[in-house]
Amino acid sequence: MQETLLSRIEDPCDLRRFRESELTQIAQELRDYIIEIISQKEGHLGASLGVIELTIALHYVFDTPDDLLVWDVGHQAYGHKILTGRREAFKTNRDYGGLSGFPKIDESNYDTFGVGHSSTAISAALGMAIASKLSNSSKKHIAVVGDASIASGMAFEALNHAGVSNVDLLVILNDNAIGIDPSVGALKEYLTTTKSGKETGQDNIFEALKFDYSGPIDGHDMNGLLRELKRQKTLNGPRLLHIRTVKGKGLKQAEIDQVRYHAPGKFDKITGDLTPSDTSMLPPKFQDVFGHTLVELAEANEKIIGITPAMPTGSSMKIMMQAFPDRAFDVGIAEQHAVTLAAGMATQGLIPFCNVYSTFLQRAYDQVIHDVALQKLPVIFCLDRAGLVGKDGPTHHGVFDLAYLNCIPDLIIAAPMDAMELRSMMFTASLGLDLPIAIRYPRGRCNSINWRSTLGKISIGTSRTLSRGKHVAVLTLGPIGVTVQKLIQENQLSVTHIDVRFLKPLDKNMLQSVFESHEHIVTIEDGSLIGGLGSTIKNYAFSNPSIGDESKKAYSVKIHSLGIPDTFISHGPTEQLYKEVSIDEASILNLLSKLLNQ
Ligand SMILES: Cc1ncc(C[n+]2csc(CCOP(=O)(O)OP(=O)(O)O)c2C)c(N)n1
Ligand SMILES: CC(=O)[C@@H](O)[C@H](O)COP(=O)(O)O
Ligand SMILES: [Mg+2]
Repeated sequence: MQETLLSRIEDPCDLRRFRESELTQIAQELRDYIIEIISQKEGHLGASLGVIELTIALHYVFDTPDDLLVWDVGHQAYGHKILTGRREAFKTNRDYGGLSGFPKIDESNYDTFGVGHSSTAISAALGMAIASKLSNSSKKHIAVVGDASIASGMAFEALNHAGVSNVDLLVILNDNAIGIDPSVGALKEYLTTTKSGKETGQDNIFEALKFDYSGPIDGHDMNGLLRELKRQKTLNGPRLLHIRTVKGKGLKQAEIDQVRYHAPGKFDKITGDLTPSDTSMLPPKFQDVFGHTLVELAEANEKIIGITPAMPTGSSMKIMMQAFPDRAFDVGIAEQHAVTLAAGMATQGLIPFCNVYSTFLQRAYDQVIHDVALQKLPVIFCLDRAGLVGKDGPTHHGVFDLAYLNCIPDLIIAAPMDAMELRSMMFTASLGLDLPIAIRYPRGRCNSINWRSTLGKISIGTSRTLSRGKHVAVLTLGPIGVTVQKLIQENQLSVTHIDVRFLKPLDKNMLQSVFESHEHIVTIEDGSLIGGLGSTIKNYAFSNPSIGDESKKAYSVKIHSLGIPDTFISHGPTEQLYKEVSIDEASILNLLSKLLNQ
């Protein structure tokens, strides 16, 4: 087989030894390599294919890793990883123990900043640029940020600061007019026509923010990019280079169906066709149960509204957006705004279902407290991707929500065990509550094919007892309860099993009776042990030392808590991660069998 140019590149120094005229061939080979690996292994695709020329040109022109390059989100950084010493290792992308799917500060010197959540790159690069200035260093600092990510509040905060900072900062706006779903909002329209003030005589928005604006230029024209980056390298101060690219460039289907090919799953590396899979007999994804149920509820109640910050496809809010275009809003990557927007709607009697991935709600924590809970506004948060999400890893695991929400007064926290319970919780919330509620559910499929149950009301703060035994009681929160049910049935375990359903308010009647009649309580959750179900139950035992008669003390009951320990969990298949934190079937069975035999 003919040796590729790419195979001679171990790091950017090797790249810089090639002639400029050879870089287009390297771009082709880099695309082919990414397509070959991702077609088998899955992962993000379109974003990396769109910045191949930019990635090569950046490493060719700038002196990375001395010059500091920060990728926003990082889902477009596969080319960067391959050119910076990780070509072979890229075959392990997103595997357990393999490369991370995002730049990661301890993975390589070239990964100057860990990313995964969007719109952080300008702040981080500005911080680095200020540090360089203070130490009289002549490093260059470059942030590459997409058109959807630059519309986020955090990116604007950084631009506002950087514009008056007088440091060496080049922001490259990679404008492909799409996020995961098509970009939204006024800025998107603006970017399609924006020109430099040198042409129009009027500042454009970036110039108004005191950036030296250049562009827009074609981000696939290697020679043009090289020329412009070399020029940028000679400049100083805050600059913004606007480039236009095509997401999915180089793979026809990925260019045509950019939403699907953002992260397409397996596909044919030659034709680009998606690998067919028959999902008709599989249970639905939780996100689709959410989407269809929301439409069902919205048909019956015109006050119901849907809100998503930039995840209409991932959350299945698009089902509501198609059914009720006037009552469903994609607000872009703007989690803080999404939450306060919902709060505003709630003040006017609307019933907003604000769907945010658990991990991304971290960004809107203050809004949940200050704008929603403090005012007891009945916003309904649906937190998708709660728990361990798998291959996206620690930036995306939704394991902190139970803990970070648990300490907020006047907020109901619910976790359905299955699709029917999710529907019932959504239905209950839609009937009108006095308080806000967060309903959290995981990535992936639920386990019931027949999920379109009639909608039933659940009494807030009540649990469900699913089986009764002596000595050992298992309290589960969320779909992990299905695993416990299966273990109980398959192994005929004589244990009490409670589907807790609400972390807040707790079902105190249930707890009292469980503490009175068992010697061991096992709590299982797919969230952080600190602050979640386990610590809440321990806290309950401490706060209620005497339950029932004198002979029975709550603290004499042994509490065993399974969940996410006090450490960041890496990326990998969820089954592997469940094993790592001992909430897989074998570990749970092991513990229950041990306790039953005591
Ligand atoms: C805070 C946050 N919200 C949502 C996401 C999910 N997300 C990942 S990539 C992406 C779209 C990014 O679009 P853009 O910046 O235009 O980059 P492109 O994919 O077009 O390269 C979104 C919404 C995220 N990573 N972080
Ligand atoms: C990079 C990013 O944040 C998203 O693309 C994320 O990976 C989507 O996750 P899901 O695949 O769970 O929708
Ligand atoms: Mg984009």
